[in-house]
Amino acid sequence: MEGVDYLRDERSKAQFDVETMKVAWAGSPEAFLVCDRMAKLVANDPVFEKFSKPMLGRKELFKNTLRKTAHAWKLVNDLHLTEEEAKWLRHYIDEPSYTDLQWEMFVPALEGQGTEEQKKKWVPLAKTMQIIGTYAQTELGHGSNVQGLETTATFDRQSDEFVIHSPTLTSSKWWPGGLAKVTTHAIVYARLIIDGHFYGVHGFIVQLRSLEDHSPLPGITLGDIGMKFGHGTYNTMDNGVARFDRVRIPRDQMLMRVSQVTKEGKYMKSNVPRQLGYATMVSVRQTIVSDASKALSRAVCIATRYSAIRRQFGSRDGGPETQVLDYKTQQSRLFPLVASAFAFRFASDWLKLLYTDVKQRLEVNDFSTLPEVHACTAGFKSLTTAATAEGIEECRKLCGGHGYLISSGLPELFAFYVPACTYEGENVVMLLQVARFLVKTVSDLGNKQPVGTAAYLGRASLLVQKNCVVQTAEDWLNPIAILEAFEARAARMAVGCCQRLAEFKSPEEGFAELSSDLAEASLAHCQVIVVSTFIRRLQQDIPGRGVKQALEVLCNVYALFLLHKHQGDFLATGYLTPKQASLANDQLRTLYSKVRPNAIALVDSFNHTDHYLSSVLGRYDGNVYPKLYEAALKDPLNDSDIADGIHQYVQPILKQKLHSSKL
Ligand SMILES: CCCCCCCCCCCCCCC/C=C/C(=O)SCCNC(=O)CCNC(=O)[C@H](O)C(C)(C)COP(=O)(O)OP(=O)(O)OC[C@H]1O[C@@H](n2cnc3c(N)ncnc32)[C@H](O)[C@@H]1OP(=O)(O)O
Ligand SMILES: Cc1cc2nc3c(=O)[nH]c(=O)nc-3n(C[C@H](O)[C@H](O)[C@H](O)COP(=O)(O)OP(=O)(O)OC[C@H]3O[C@@H](n4cnc5c(N)ncnc54)[C@H](O)[C@@H]3O)c2cc1C
Repeated sequence: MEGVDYLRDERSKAQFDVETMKVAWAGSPEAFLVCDRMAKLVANDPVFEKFSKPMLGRKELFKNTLRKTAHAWKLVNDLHLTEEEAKWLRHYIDEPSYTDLQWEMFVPALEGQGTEEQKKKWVPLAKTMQIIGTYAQTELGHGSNVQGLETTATFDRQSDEFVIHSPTLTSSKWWPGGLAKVTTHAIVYARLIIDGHFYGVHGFIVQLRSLEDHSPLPGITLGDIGMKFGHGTYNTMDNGVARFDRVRIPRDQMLMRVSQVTKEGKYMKSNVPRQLGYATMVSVRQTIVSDASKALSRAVCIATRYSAIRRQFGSRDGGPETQVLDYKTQQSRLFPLVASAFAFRFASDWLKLLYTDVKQRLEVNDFSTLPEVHACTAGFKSLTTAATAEGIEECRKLCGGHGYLISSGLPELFAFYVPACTYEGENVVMLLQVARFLVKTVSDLGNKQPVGTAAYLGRASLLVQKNCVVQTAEDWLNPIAILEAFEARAARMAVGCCQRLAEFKSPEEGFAELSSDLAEASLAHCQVIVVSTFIRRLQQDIPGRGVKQALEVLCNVYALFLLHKHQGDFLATGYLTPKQASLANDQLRTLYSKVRPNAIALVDSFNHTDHYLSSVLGRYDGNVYPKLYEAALKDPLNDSDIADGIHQYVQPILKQKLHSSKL
């Protein structure tokens, strides 16, 4: 049998309807149709070809992306694509480009932080790409600490302008995508100074380049910050440096939704919290969570298909060897990642609803849910990106040696994905934000009943006393038992941290000293939400033969895998006994056997095209070995039998050896 037959055989074993599962994965029939159409549009267009990317030099790589981005914009206009369709089009093109910043950060920053008048002026220009913008917050010396930014925006009452200035080397803007070569505008984050007084960090719309000839405007120095990790991935993007030498902008280019500066130089705070200035980051963190499920689904699709084709050991009589997918070790590394992709998918759908709700509330100045939404987006961003980055690397290892080839698609995917752990809020810094929320919630328990995702903490006094009632491995299939275990562990960790914080001289000192424990408690809290979201999703109507049952198995795999991975926490907090933890692991092994016949069908449900996967190992048809061979032959080193440099550098060594052996 060939790889093609192996996958056909696997597909025939599926116990659920794959087409309906595709819709469950996409979120709705409409969402499925949009994704499917955009994925095929990209896959069938030769302009979006990706296989030659690893061979291109930096300049060609960058220009190639500019070409693709221009073609994509033409498609958006010619085909009258909606914003949603255009977003998916960008997603399937699968190359970081300045348009990510334009649509994910520049436009949302204008919309979220501009006044009605500002929005009316700037948003249409941006949405029609008459101006191209980036989000210039991070500096050479400061990224995480936004309030520590050094760029200044000094109000000049006489000319009714702000003077944007980079006073030090470390104040150079450093990292913004598209800044080096493309963007005409940027939202520059700078400290506002009026009459020598500092008024905190605010966003300012600054024109960077001439709209006529694209050259940098006077007083602005722009450049690229250099090559990044992984050749063909993030180097398609011109992350840039910018320095400002007393650049003047009109006063009405300060984003003034949160606070205003009048003509007279009076600083006026609106009735909205200053954290609304961080709203763009909340919006992107929510998108990043949804992106995590896509990136992880891609990696597991490759590793699962290849694991069904790859055979090693187990044959003593010349018959076929064992499919590596049948090894329990392979299953215990791979199936939790398949389950995580689904868990993150449903968590991101829920987060989107939460985010839509807070956006509507903010419109009418209701800020009550902002702290919870900030904690959820920050925590989920950290949890999902860390697990996805680790998961992609695990998938590479699951593919053995071939996983290390660029043609496997996994090294490039990892290099592309891993900065998600850093950008939009470094992951540990984000967990510490969740910790602030948890500490406040627990400290306030006497006065205020927590709601929403923190509601379970309202039962903290019960959860710290109760013990797990599980007696058999079967009991671990009960969602109530699973959820209570996660809640009890998280509540005990949070309460434990708060009790120890009280022993310090000041809350700040305690928070700094206990920050590692607080970050762990935050992760435990986020896991409660992801697990409960998955469980709640299964309580909804899910049509299709066997679809719900297959998802139930994955939900249990996800929860029990986490329980096994973090069993130290579950045991140390005293909620579980070692026997109960061991029963959970027994159940997990049984669940892997239930996933096994559905494995290929589950990853088919992601509906990924071969173009999107860009992996010889993950091909839908399973024709791996002939195509691996073909891909290898395309390497430039195989252009000739005798490569450049052989005559010059190798032959003299060989000849010298002959000469000395004669002596
Ligand atoms: C579907 C297909 C998609 C296809 C396209 C692909 C798209 C892919 C996704 C898009 C990717 C785009 C490319 C990536 C480009 C990357 C861009 C960037 O990285 S931009 C820069 C991002 N920078 C950061 O994230 C900086 C992180 N730092 C911070 O956010 C803050 O400095 C801090 C939160 C760490 C600290 O804030 P600070 O005010 O200094 O201090 P406090 O900790 O004291 O906070 C005070 C108070 O405010 C609350 N808070 C903080 N942040 C928020 C917030 N965002 N919203 C609401 N509230 C917030 C905080 O909890 C405190 O509350 P308190 O009650 O006082 O405890
Ligand atoms: C590919 C990529 C694209 C980017 N695009 C943009 C962009 O378009 N626009 C933009 O403005 N920025 C952009 N950035 C910058 C990005 O937002 C920052 O790098 C990120 O916010 C992290 O900040 P930092 O680099 O200052 O890390 P640091 O904060 O210096 O982190 C270094 C270490 O210090 C630790 N640390 C920091 N603070 C604390 C604390 N309080 N407690 C405990 N530990 C702490 C961190 O956990 C980390 O381990 C991009 C970055 C990358 C990698």
